[in-house]
Amino acid sequence: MGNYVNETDLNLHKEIEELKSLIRDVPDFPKPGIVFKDITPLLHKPWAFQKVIDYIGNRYVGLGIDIVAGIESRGFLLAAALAYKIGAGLAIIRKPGKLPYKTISATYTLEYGEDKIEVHEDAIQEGMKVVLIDDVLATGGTMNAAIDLVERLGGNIISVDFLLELTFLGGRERIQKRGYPVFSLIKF
Ligand SMILES: O=P(O)(O)OC[C@H]1O[C@H](OP(=O)(O)OP(=O)(O)O)[C@H](O)[C@@H]1O
Ligand SMILES: Nc1ncnc2[nH]cnc12
Repeated sequence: MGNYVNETDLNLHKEIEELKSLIRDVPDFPKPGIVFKDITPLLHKPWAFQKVIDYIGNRYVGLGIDIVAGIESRGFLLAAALAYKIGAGLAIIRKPGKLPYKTISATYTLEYGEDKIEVHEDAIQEGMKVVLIDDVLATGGTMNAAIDLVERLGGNIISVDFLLELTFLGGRERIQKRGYPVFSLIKF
């Protein structure tokens, strides 16, 4: 009976597999040796994008989340829709030099390079309940830096969410080590 899966679980599993089939592999982008996970085919399907936001958003019903914080640029697509769905504010964590007001910043290394992210110093207030979201969890470097920023502003991180996770790169462990729950809808 250990392997018993009820009908609801089975349907959910099928739906996630369907969403997964809409992620396109693009070899050698943006550099040789990287297999880029392209989420645009999923975004092109209205039902698929809605399902993604519903699955993630339904986790937060009644939790009183104050802010959804999204990371430029693909993370914005999810963060904006999620904030709207759950009735939270939206904080945008951007690449350097894009934000007009006073910022704090953090640097990090990526699967394919090095970068820096910034957030407005008044984007999150002390004690606010924050959900962080991005499209892809690879090495976890980007999200790790985003967590630094939210922590420095005094945000209370409730969950760290992703549309998809490249499990073999160990990003999940890196974030969990800091004491935060990690959720990803699709795993490779
Ligand atoms: O877990 P990591 O190894 O840090 O990698 C994941 C990050 O890499 C991608 O962003 P990218 O910097 O390519 O920016 P984009 O969203 O503007 O394409 C992706 O959107 C994540 O933010
Ligand atoms: N392989 C990959 N595909 C898409 N986005 C990424 N971000 C980091 N690694 C990635």
